[in-house]
Amino acid sequence: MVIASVTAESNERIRTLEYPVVDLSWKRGRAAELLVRACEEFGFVKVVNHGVLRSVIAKMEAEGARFFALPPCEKQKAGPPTPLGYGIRSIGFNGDMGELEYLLLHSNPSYISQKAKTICRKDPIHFSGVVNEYVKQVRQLACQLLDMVGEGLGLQDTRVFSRLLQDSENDSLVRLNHYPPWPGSDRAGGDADREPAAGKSRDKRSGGRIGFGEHSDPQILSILRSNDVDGLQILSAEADDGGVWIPVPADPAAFYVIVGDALQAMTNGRLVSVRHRAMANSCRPRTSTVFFGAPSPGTRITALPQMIRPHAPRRYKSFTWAEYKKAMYSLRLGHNRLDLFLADPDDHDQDSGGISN
Ligand SMILES: C=C1C[C@]23C[C@@]1(O)CC[C@H]2[C@@]12CC[C@H](O)[C@@](C)(C(=O)O1)[C@H]2[C@@H]3C(=O)O
Ligand SMILES: O=C(O)CCC(=O)C(=O)O
Ligand SMILES: [Fe+2]
Repeated sequence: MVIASVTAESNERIRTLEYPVVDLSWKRGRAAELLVRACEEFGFVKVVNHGVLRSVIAKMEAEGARFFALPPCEKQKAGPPTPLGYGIRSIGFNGDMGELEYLLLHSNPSYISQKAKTICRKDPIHFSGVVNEYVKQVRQLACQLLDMVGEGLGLQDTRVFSRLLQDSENDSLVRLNHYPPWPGSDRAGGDADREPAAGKSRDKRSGGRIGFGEHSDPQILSILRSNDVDGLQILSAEADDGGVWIPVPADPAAFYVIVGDALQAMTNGRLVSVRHRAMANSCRPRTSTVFFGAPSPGTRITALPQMIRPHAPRRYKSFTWAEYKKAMYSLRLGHNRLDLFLADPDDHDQDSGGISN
């Protein structure tokens, strides 16, 4: 597997940490095999030569910059988040806070054109056009990657995952995050000697300022990109100290792929939904845009029959996406939501598996 490495200071130790990279210009079979290995070992992969047009990315970034530069009273017109809409600091409904502002949107074009009226009052049609084109291209990338995952896993029906994102009722979201600058600090761990203002989140080990706290993404696959400001970290599963945060250097030309809980459930735990977070430590603002690929609310998420083996019995009960969303909105950001759906080890009733909607 092609691995990128980063040197990081953690617990007063300098470590070299690694994360996988896949180049989509490689031979498809090889890229598919490496993609699956990355999703099994990390639940995360950086993708280069992805084919999403630079002009489409630049327009999306410009729309985000224009919106976040508006006066607070203008931005509030697109809020509060219900969970969709404009939010500042507060994440979800259960008291989670972060150092960020965001716009959380459904990916459905009719929702976007409605919401655009409050986000871009000067030119809502331009805003929806830009977001729709971005979503279209990034969804295509997500589907290409999911088909490669299907191939790499050796499935007969290689489109089993991508079909869910192409369903007309799919529940995919797009999120624009804006992390404000932290003046006077530009170290990976932040300025550990400074006291945070009341109520502000800090990582206990590194002292860094947390923009978006530790969590896994609930959906099937997330496709993330950012500006050139670092901040994204993924949690490696290391036996010695319960995991190490791997800082993933920013690369505005790349996309970062994050396996979500639903894909972990459908692969019976073979692909892992990675825990990650975003730090807000830089003296420059960080912006990120995330497409969260999700099925329709009625889709039943259950392990594919090929993923259930005598040595790999069913790990999760089956659930609909609507049921999973209900559970996730009742929980804190950092909760391990899939654990709520762990199968009873003695229950063999559901052993045939599959996806239905
Ligand atoms: C605290 C919460 C925010 C969140 C919904 C939740 O109850 C738990 C999961 C959170 C998360 C994380 C990934 C995505 O950013 C997100 C949009 C999602 O689908 O799940 C957020 C949710 C949110 O901000 O509404
Ligand atoms: O901004 C980032 O890099 C991470 C954002 C994230 O994890 C999310 O929006 O779910
Ligand atoms: Fe996330």
